[in-house]
Amino acid sequence: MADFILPGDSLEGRLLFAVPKKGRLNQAALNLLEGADIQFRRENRLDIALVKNLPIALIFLPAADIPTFVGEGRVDLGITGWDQVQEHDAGVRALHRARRFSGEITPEEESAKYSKGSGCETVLDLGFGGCKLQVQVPEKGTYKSPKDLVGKNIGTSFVHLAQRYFANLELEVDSLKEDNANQVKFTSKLRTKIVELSGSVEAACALGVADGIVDLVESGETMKAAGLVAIDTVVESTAILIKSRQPSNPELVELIASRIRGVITAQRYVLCQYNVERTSLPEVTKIAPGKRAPTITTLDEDGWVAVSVMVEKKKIAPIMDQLTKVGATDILVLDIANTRS
Ligand SMILES: Nc1ncnc2c1ncn2[C@@H]1O[C@H](COP(=O)(O)OP(=O)(O)OP(=O)(O)O)[C@@H](O)[C@H]1O
Ligand SMILES: O=P(O)(O)OC[C@H]1O[C@H](OP(=O)(O)OP(=O)(O)O)[C@H](O)[C@@H]1O
Repeated sequence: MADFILPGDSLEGRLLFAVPKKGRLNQAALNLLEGADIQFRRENRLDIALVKNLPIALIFLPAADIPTFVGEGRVDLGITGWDQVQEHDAGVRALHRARRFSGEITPEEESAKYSKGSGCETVLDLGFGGCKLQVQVPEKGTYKSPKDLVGKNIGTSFVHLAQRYFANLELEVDSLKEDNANQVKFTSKLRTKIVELSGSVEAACALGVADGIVDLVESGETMKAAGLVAIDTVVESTAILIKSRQPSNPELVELIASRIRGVITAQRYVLCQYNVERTSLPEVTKIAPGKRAPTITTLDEDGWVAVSVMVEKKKIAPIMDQLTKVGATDILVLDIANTRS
């Protein structure tokens, strides 16, 4: 790996990396940067921070805007939710469709742009920020299925995904069969009214702004507290690392991806070490086969070996129980600070 020469105090020569500036993904993203040894100092209220030990500049942006910056190639890398990438993608496609309807571009040009999508490529699933974008209605209301909401008012921050969802639903309701379900032709004629809201979407039904909403659900507590129930899922999401189609420094993108991958693996796994009789190896390796394979070292004591194996953190307790049962002794469980494969 080549050493990177650090540029000066400007953005020139630096890879631009967008990070959620607030909200649910902010802290977990900052933890990842720390784990990947991306060192920076952010001046109060400044949304740009130069990284001290790598030619990178961090750009702090709302999670919803990150796919736009990355998709247009203005920023090389970004951390955001898969839901936000899908929303941006649906928006870009709707724009091309509208331009085709107005005669600004030909159907062939629309198809070419369609296949390119939003311009964001997924590098890595980051495993945090898990949630679902769901269609929700008042628990005690008359709407039971998504089709009951056709022609009604829908509150959401995800207007393009909601538009696409209800356009497809309207096609189904109207029994208009499409060759390609994604190629919705009737967005301009949508009967369902999508009301754009920027937050606290769950309040919309109780306050009469909407009949149903399309909003994110994780634990379900917000939904429950607002007296709503989910009747369908539009998108399932986790946080992801995305890159633009032609990042300014692909080698550095790969380095960051590999460091972040290492941090995620370290967070998910623990190292389990134990001693066992060699004859029990087939049994113990079945219980804990490891990420690739266990490391086995011969002990001074005849017929005994020491085993070292990576185990998913959430499975460690039952695995220790089973290992003990088949004769493993001196079991130790250690946190992993970092990994690289
Ligand atoms: N309850 C949740 N649990 C897990 N992840 C979530 C949750 N809500 C949102 N997310 C994820 O975080 C992303 C950003 O959502 P969030 O509401 O935090 O953004 P924001 O609008 O920038 O912040 P804020 O709501 O504080 O203004 C979402 O697109 C989604 O991927
Ligand atoms: O299922 P839960 O665990 O209750 O989480 C869901 C809530 O989290 C998000 O909002 P957030 O709290 O980030 O604030 P917002 O409504 O201002 O976007 C989302 O929009 C829901 O309202």
